[in-house]
Amino acid sequence: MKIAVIGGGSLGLLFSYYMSKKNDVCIYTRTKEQADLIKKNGLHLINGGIAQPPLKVSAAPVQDWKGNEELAIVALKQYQLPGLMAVLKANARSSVLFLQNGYGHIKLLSEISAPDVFVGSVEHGAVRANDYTVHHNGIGVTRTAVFRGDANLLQEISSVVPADFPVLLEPDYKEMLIKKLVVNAVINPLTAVLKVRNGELITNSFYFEIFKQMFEECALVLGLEHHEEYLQNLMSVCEKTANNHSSMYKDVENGRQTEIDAILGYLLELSISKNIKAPLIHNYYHCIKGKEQEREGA
Ligand SMILES: NC(=O)C1=CN([C@@H]2O[C@H](COP(=O)(O)OP(=O)(O)OC[C@H]3O[C@@H](n4cnc5c(N)ncnc54)[C@H](OP(=O)(O)O)[C@@H]3O)[C@@H](O)[C@H]2O)C=CC1
Ligand SMILES: CC(C)(CO)C(=O)C(=O)O
Repeated sequence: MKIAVIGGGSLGLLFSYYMSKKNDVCIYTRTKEQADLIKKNGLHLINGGIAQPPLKVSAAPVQDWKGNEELAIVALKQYQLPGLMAVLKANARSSVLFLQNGYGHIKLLSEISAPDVFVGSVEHGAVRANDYTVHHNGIGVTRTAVFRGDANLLQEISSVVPADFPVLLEPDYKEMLIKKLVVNAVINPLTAVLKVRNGELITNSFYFEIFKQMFEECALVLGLEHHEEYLQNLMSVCEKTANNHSSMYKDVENGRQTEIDAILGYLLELSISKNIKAPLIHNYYHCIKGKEQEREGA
């Protein structure tokens, strides 16, 4: 299958590496310099500390993307999507898969005229080391679901990915994204503000009190029906990633913009529209926005 991967960051390089084992992949990068480096050096992947054989892939600056591939995988941060919308509106003719965390990007998807629009929830951990090298740290799966259109291509994709990089088809995109949203809404801001690893949110009995209350607020605002299932999933992710620093912790530590607007920002807006009091969501949202402002002022 011909696949375009838009964005040469951590997930963009990870997906390009695995997808190109069985497909014809072109990575579309923000800068021409990165595309040239990928073409010159090939794509490198380090899995669990072990360097894998580099692969040759096509690469080009995003301005060259004409939407000719059967599938375009969009691997930008949620807050970077508005900057890509003009290109997507003009060129997305076939199928587009969005991999962003959070729920803030959903309102942008109906602006795209592509017949098939899919969303994904990625359970891998990836960190870009340089313009053409990515570390695959956490091995997981990619869940996908239809936002608009039909599931035929997603079914085909699940059969053209290597066995060690599974892509699963989920029946309900909202449920899939909300499950991940709950995880990111509780773990990410708490770890970033308290400056702890994910696991400490449940092993420290004082932090665990905030953790439970934050979950309750999210569940109330989202109107979740099967509370217990979502809490189990949250606890299980926290345990499995106990030694990790969350992406928001790392973004704050490194003075980068965070994805708080797509995560707690979305829940805060929802709480206001439903007239539900959500003090923890409100306060943690503003703590992280404050951290972002410190960075801007520096
Ligand atoms: N990394 C991970 O392990 C996981 C990430 N996710 C989610 O996946 C999404 C992507 O994350 P991640 O890959 O880590 O983010 P990165 O910041 O590593 O990558 C984003 C990439 O998008 C590029 N970009 C920005 N604007 C444009 C544009 N207009 N055209 C083309 N490229 C552009 C950036 O280019 P440049 O570098 O040149 O600025 C960068 O390479 C996020 O929503 C994240 O939450 C979900 C699960 C796991
Ligand atoms: C699952 C979790 C919380 C792992 O750290 C994550 O997705 C993140 O850090 O963004």
